[in-house]
Amino acid sequence: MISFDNVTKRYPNGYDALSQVDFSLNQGEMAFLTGHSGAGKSTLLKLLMLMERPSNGRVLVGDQDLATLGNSQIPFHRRRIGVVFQNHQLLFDRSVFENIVLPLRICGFDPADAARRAHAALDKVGLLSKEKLNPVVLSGGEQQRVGIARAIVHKPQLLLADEPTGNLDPKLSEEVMRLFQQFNQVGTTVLIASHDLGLIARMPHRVITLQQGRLLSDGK
Ligand SMILES: Nc1ncnc2c1ncn2[C@@H]1O[C@H](COP(=O)(O)OP(=O)(O)OP(=O)(O)O)[C@@H](O)[C@H]1O
Repeated sequence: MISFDNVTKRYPNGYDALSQVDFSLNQGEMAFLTGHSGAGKSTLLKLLMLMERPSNGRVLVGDQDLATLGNSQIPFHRRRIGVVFQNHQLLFDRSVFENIVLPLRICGFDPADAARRAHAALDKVGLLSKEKLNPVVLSGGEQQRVGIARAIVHKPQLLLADEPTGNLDPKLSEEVMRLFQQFNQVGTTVLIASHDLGLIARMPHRVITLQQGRLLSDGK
């Protein structure tokens, strides 16, 4: 599903955020990506989303070499991927429902179909009863669940998360992880960047560790 083949990412200032990274993730797998602050976790996720391009090596998503995709194809590529951020990036001038339905409308879904899918996504994260509220009144854990509903509403094959539990206490963090596991159990490939080593140790998943841009270890 994902393959990094000898990938180096050098930023324009000459800094190598990733050096010769090699790993692959099978379809339907769930893994954590960890490492110290600045190890290159976000950079690796940005390469998968085509927010950055590698300086060397190849990145494949679902057998497609991302180098073959031009900038005009980036929106189509991103429709295969769901992304969850630490700070939710929710729109606070719209309701919970509108936050979820908006990406579908932008993708051109029929309004009734978009509404049905948005309700199904909110139901999956247990927030259907809060659809009319403004996300600003929700707790941090609930806001993160809205972010997850928005990431999965278009049924992506690949779900990426960048420090999704960074602002949450241990109990809420485990709830969020359980949600990721549920999506993984129905076939979504999941990669979660996190430096919450305690939480990662309690989960039965593969752990890919970066250190100063290099792959330090890969296993459980
Ligand atoms: N656009 C950029 N230009 C130059 N250097 C960058 C750029 N983006 C990131 N870096 C550097 O690349 C390194 C890796 O950054 P990255 O954000 O990938 O790390 P990270 O593991 O996600 O860190 P954190 O856990 O703190 O978010 C850091 O030293 C960072 O300063």
